Amino acid sequence: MVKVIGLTGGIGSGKTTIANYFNELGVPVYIADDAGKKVMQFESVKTQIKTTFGDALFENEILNRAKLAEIVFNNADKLAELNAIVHPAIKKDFELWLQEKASFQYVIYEAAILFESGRYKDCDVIITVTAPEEIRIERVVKRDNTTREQVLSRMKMQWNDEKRISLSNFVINNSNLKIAKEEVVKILKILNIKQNQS
Ligand SMILES: CC(C)(COP(=O)(O)OP(=O)(O)OC[C@H]1O[C@@H](n2cnc3c(N)ncnc32)[C@H](O)[C@@H]1O)[C@@H](O)C(=O)NCCC(=O)NCCS
Ligand SMILES: Nc1ncnc2c1ncn2[C@@H]1O[C@H](COP(=O)(O)OP(=O)(O)OP(=O)(O)O)[C@@H](O)[C@H]1O
Repeated sequence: MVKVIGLTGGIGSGKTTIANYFNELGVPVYIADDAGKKVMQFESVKTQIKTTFGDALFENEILNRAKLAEIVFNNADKLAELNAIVHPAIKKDFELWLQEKASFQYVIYEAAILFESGRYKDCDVIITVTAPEEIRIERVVKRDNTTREQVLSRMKMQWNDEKRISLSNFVINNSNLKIAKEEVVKILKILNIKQNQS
């Protein structure tokens, strides 16, 4: 049966960058952030968001993600309510995706909140991507054209590296991308994953 590698790390650590490299080497990758964006367009999910957070978050049926972020990343209870709506839909979407990958040895499930959501329990192997906090903040401020305060408010809702590492099989230090990519190749060797497997 296909095995699931959970790939996690705090905001801005470089999870998606590392996941994309696994993909280049032939391991199928599922990005939970992207799935979140997809399922939030489903009518059933939109309806629940409207019921919980109000119609005003939608303009012409389009969700104002920045407004919702402002609410949930400053209030842990509200974030838990949003997670309770969106996470079951992501789980279903992932299970459907996984069915199509039955011929592979391994797939990657990439999620910032793999531990916080409990989804790590469904993984066979767990990898945490790390980078110093200040570098992560700088990267996200640059990538999203956001503020340090906004990044910090998301970080506060996530586990710290010490906790993540304690439950991980592998840690990839992504301070330097070239070295991090070498770690990816080493992990593939250890897990006996053929590059461009199928
Ligand atoms: C609040 C929302 C609309 C903000 O959207 P936005 O486009 O600004 O951010 P995006 O979804 O691209 O996430 C960017 C980063 O924020 C952090 N983040 C997102 N959701 C969460 C969360 N529930 N808990 C902690 N951190 C989170 C992660 O580091 C993530 O990589 C969105 O993040 C959301 O719907 N979150 C709840 C669903 C979820 O958990 N998605 C992520 C699955 S890993
Ligand atoms: N080793 C690196 N050196 C320099 N920049 C990097 C490195 N790794 C990633 N980046 C850049 O940092 C930013 C954050 O990386 P990425 O989007 O992969 O992080 P993430 O952990 O997936 O973030 P999020 O939790 O917000 O989804 C991106 O703009 C990416 O191009």
